[in-house]
Amino acid sequence: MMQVAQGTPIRADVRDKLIVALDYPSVAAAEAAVAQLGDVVSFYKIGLELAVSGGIDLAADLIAAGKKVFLDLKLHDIGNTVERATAAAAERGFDILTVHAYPLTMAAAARGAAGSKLEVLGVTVLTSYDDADLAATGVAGGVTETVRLRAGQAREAGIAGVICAPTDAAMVRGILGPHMRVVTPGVRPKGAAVGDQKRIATPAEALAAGADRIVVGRPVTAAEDPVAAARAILAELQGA
Ligand SMILES: O=C(O)c1cc(=O)[nH]c(=O)n1[C@@H]1O[C@H](COP(=O)(O)O)[C@@H](O)[C@H]1O
Repeated sequence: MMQVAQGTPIRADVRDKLIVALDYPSVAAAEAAVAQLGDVVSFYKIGLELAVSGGIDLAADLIAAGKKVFLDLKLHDIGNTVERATAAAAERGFDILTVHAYPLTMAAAARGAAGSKLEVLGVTVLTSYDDADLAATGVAGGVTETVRLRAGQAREAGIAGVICAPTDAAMVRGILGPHMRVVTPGVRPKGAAVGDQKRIATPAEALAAGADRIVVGRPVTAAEDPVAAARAILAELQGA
C-alpha cells in the first residue's frame, strides 16, 4: 500500500467510497455526528436503529446538503410489499437500498427501483455470521458456497449489486464482473475493536479485493476523534 502523506487532499471519488453508518439512538445524535464530520464524509447510511428512531426523514436534509444516502432496511417480504417499499425509497431520493438476497425479493426490488437512480443491493450472508451461525438457520451450504449462490442470483435478478464481507469480495467480484456494485461492511482498520463482526478486513484490503465502497460504523462513530478516524480511513483508501 502506498502511503498518503498527512494533509494530502482526498479525491472526491475516494471520499464517496466510504459510507459511514449512522447507528445512533436519535436523530439529534446522528445530526451532531454529521455536523462534526462536515465535508470529510460524503456518504451516510441510515440503518434500523436510526430509522426506528425517526431517522428516515433525516435523509431529506442530508440529500439537500449534497450527501449521498444509503437506506439499510434489509427488506425481505412478499413481492408486492418489497416492490412498493423500494419504489417509495426511490421516490425519497435514496442512493442505495438493501434487501436480503433471496431471488423473489431481489426481483421485486428491481421492479420497484426501475427507472430510478436507486441502487438495490442484496445482502448475501451477514458479516456477523460464520459457518456455524449460518448452519443454525437451516441453510445447507457454508458461508462461501451461500455467498457464491446468492451473488449469482443477484446478477440474475437485475439489481445493482451486493453487500458481502470483504473476505468474500474477490470471489463476488469474479461472479458479478466489473460493472455491478460490491459493497463491504465488516471493515476494521488495523487495531480497531472487532465487536460482533466475524468476517473482516482492513479498508485497503477490502478495496484490493474488489469492493467499490466500504461501510464503516463504530470505528468512526465510537472513536475518540471521529473526524481523525474517518480521515485516516480515507487516506488508507486513497493509498490502496
Ligand atoms: O447491510 C449492511 O450494511 C450490513 C450488512 C452486513 O452483512 N454486515 C453489517 O455490518 N452491515 C451494517 O454495516 C454496519 C457495520 O457497522 P460497524 O460494525 O459498527 O462498522 C452496521 O450498520 C451494520 O448494520
